[in-house]
Amino acid sequence: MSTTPVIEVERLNLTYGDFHAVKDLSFEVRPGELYALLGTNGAGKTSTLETIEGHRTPTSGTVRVFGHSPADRQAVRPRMGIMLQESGFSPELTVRESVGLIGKLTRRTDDVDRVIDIVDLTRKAGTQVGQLSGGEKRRLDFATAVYGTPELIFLDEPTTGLDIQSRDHLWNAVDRLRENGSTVVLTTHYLEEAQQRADRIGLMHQGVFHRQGTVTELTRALPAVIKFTLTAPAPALPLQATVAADGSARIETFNLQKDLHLLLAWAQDNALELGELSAGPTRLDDVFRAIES
Ligand SMILES: Nc1ncnc2c1ncn2[C@@H]1O[C@H](COP(=O)(O)OP(=O)(O)OP(=O)(O)O)[C@@H](O)[C@H]1O
Repeated sequence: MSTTPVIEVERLNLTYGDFHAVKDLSFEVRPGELYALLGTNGAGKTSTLETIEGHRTPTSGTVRVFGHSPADRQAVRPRMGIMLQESGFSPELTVRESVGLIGKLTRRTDDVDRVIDIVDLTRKAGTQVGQLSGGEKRRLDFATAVYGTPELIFLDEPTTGLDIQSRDHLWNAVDRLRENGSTVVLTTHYLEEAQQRADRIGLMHQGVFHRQGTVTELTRALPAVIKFTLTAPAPALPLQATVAADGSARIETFNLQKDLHLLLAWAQDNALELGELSAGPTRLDDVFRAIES
């Protein structure tokens, strides 16, 4: 597989009048990876993605997609599938007609019924878009990413409004696309999805990367947390902990396994029960919360 980046962004700047929305942003997306561009509200994710997709011109800096400028639409457009937050299909068209239209617009070839089946709308193929539910419309939006199995796929908040079955279904379809070699760029506010699925994450805040790396790289800078409640008077804890008046205790650690073992051995030796015990690695949520603190 080629190692030439699918997307290269170098010192990208975007301004809206006096407002500097994206500041000297540089990153690349490698072939076959799932890259999640995450961030706080107004961080500049959509502005960045719109530039990569060719809808916006950089104020300065360069963006290359498959080695081309995104402005070179003929070279780039047929190779990328873009699932926007809302695709704006005409409400009068049926699902089948709308999916057919994707083929005409992208100039990719595919079997319309195959695509309708992948997005799980076979029973609604003859239904007008205006009569679809919110979740069904979202699944139709996903057809733009699936049609013709494009090499590069943008998923902008793909699972917003989807029930759990539809989410699982969508992610299974994304897995199939990746097995076929597609590269995926994801934005989402569901951090769990990014944590489970992204190979790498770019975490934006106020126009710049707050952090970039794998989930492990992002989370290892923060401690894991052990929580429990002391239900009876206890001797001194074997670890540094914050204990509230109601007996709820919190231990932060960079060595979860060792410290958890120490704590459980202490509880056992003192015949203590640790109520509501939970222990877990640092989650992406914690990295997010740490941005503004
Ligand atoms: N057309 C525009 N004119 C002026 N300011 C804009 C325009 N588009 C975006 N902005 C501003 O640029 C900043 C970045 O916006 P952008 O939509 O890229 O952020 P985002 O990271 O996608 O945010 P969110 O998670 O809230 O969707 C915001 O402060 C926004 O108000």
